[in-house]
Amino acid sequence: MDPKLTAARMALEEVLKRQPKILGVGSGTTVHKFIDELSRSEFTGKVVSTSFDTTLRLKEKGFEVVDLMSVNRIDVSVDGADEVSTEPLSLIKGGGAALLREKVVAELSSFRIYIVDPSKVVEKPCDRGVPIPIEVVPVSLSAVTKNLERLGVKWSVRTGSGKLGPVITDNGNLVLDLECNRAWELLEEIKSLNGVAAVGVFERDLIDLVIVSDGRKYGKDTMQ
Ligand SMILES: O=C(CO)[C@H](O)[C@H](O)COP(=O)(O)O
Repeated sequence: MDPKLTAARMALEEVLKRQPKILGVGSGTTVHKFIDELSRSEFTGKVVSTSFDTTLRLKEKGFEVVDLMSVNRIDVSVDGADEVSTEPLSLIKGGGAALLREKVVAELSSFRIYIVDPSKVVEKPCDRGVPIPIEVVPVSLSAVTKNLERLGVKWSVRTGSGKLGPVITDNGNLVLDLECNRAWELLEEIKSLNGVAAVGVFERDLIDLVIVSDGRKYGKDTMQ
């Protein structure tokens, strides 16, 4: 079976066990499978979305989508990831440029589930070779890139989403992809730069359960 579908089904089991009234729904192709499965399940709660893409899909399936701005607690959330590193347990997210809203949803959630196929799982951060995305308020682009250069972090402005020029996030911001190893060493400095709205690293405090489609599970309640 498609590993994304397997992971989606495993996540649905976890979600239904917890009977959430409000469910956070992440972004990406693995989450697309989850939305399909959720729509065929007995789930009757409301949903909160992390992107326009997810909102449209949820609405298409008839879900009641609650505005993220007006929600102060989400019972469970399900999202994907671009890299899961196990030592320490952490994620790189933002391949779909939805990192800011994904982080807001994760922060508001009481139980956070991430679903991935085995190709996403590595031992050490940056082993998968994906960049660390940051969401940057456009007016601060020069200031942020000047600071990245000062810190010795290689960056590129993300482009290529079916339009000319840079990718624009659902919040009207830019995405910069940072060379992983150096950015990882300097996460705290990068987070504190003026104009950086979100950094696509999700650390242990934002992870309750990672479900890998091959049956591995990582998180607070599982053996690693
Ligand atoms: O962080 C994300 C979007 O910003 C996605 O969850 C991540 O990119 C994984 O996507 P996919 O399931 O398509 O591999």
